[in-house]
Amino acid sequence: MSTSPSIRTENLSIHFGGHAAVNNVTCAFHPGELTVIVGPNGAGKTTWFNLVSGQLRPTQGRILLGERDITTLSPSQRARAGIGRAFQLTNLFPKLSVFENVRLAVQGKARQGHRLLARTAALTTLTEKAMDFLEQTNLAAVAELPAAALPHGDQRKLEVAMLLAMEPDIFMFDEPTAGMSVDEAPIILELIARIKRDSSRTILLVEHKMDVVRALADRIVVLHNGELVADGDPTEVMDMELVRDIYLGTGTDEVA
Ligand SMILES: Nc1ncnc2c1ncn2[C@@H]1O[C@H](COP(=O)(O)OP(=O)(O)OP(=O)(O)O)[C@@H](O)[C@H]1O
Repeated sequence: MSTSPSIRTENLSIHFGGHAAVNNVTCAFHPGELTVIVGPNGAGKTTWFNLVSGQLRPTQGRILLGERDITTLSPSQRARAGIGRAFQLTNLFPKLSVFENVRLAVQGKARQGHRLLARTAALTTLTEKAMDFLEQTNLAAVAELPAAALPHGDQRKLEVAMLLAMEPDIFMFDEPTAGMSVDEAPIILELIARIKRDSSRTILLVEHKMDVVRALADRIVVLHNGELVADGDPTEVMDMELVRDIYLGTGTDEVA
């Protein structure tokens, strides 16, 4: 890939007691690329995600956003720097309406951009933008309901709407369709596919479902026992003997 990496981890490790949950992981990701991180249960996928988005601090190694070392930044500083992670519902304000949740996310982004719009014009723009994200995620009909009143699948969609509103450079999704019905999952997958069409974004996705991996991955990174054991073209990686060995016995439908 000719562009310089948008985000990379260098020799990244974290130890819990004597156990290396992530062990010396070096990898770089580029704009316009969707990478799926796979690996069996306990491989270190979520821990690596937590290191990148700032919930955990590494025992060793660095994380670079472009050329900026963000290893010691807090999660909110990283979010402002352009790392957006869907957080399995912990980002939602349950008592606020669906619309208000998204408008807050839009507002946060606008404030960051130091917009010089007149106050009323700015408010109209924010409202229109928020409604647009709700329409994209099929949530316009429930815009006035409190977030807490939504079924689980709609709450996951709301989270994606808020993530879209934040317009990050790096999108991080941890099993975005988990707990969703077969009707709901395609909406999220289509949204992710749409983000992918924007060549300035980098998408990192932890996913177990093979159909999702096949549909979206430009590249697969395999973690096993905290180590990066394979990285490359999806078909080639899934064909590697080592990867097949890791997944032996896990069935054909799920990669982890
Ligand atoms: N806070 C913690 N304290 C101690 N051990 C931890 C902690 N967080 C994760 N681990 C351990 O680190 C290893 C990696 O866990 P992690 O949740 O990152 O795996 P994963 O690949 O995301 O698995 P899954 O697919 O089941 O979500 C596991 O052995 C786990 O028990």
